Amino acid sequence: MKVIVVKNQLEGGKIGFNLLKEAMENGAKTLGLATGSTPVEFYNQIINSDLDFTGMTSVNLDEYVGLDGSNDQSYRYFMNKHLFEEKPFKENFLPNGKAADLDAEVKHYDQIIAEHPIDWQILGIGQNGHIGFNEPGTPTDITTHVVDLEESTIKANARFFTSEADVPRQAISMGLASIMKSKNIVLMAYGKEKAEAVKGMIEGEVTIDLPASILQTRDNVTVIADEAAASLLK
Ligand SMILES: N[C@@H]1[C@@H](O)[C@H](O)[C@@H](COP(=O)(O)O)O[C@@H]1O
Repeated sequence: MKVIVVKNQLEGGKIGFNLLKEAMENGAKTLGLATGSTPVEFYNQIINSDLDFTGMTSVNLDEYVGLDGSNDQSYRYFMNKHLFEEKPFKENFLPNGKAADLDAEVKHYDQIIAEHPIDWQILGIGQNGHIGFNEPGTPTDITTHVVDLEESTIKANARFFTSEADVPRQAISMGLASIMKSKNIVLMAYGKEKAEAVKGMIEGEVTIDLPASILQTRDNVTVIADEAAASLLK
């Protein structure tokens, strides 16, 4: 794992953008995208660039069950607002959180991922070490699945909702096996709340108790962390 320590999210966003640009110059066509506060500056860098994305495909990590794209807390809404409305892609895929048949949606999303192998994946990390919504204990060979969110994740994400009770209890998430297939992975982490998870991911044992630690087992992973998130590293 390559670790780049940055001063703040703006610097991290710029470095992430340069890595993406290089990947696109080398032929990357399909991006794996993430939501949350972490990639917002990175998306701003894309929006403010003159890079052309009209030939690009995106496949997002996850979506809350029960929210449709018009709900301002859905990840579809987030992506539209922070990226897609400003920077048109050829096509953008997210799981459908309102699907009547979730099992069918899971299969459908796996099909989408199979048809659009991810060249370059951006990730954030949860305070408990989750990536996408692959919570601690998730098997590493899992593909798309419906997740019961952990209490700590519901609490951490409650800041985006009017109240904790409004946070959906389930999500559809791309699985660890699919994330690991991406040719390149860039994981960003900002703030002291992420410091324990970042330390475990980089210096701890590889364990399903901290899903991001699986990234130690492969090449082409870059971690961009600010000083606070990197503060517990040796
Ligand atoms: N499913 C998302 C993750 O993809 C994201 O990485 C994480 C961290 O969010 P934030 O970047 O807001 O700290 O939260 C959510 O649970």
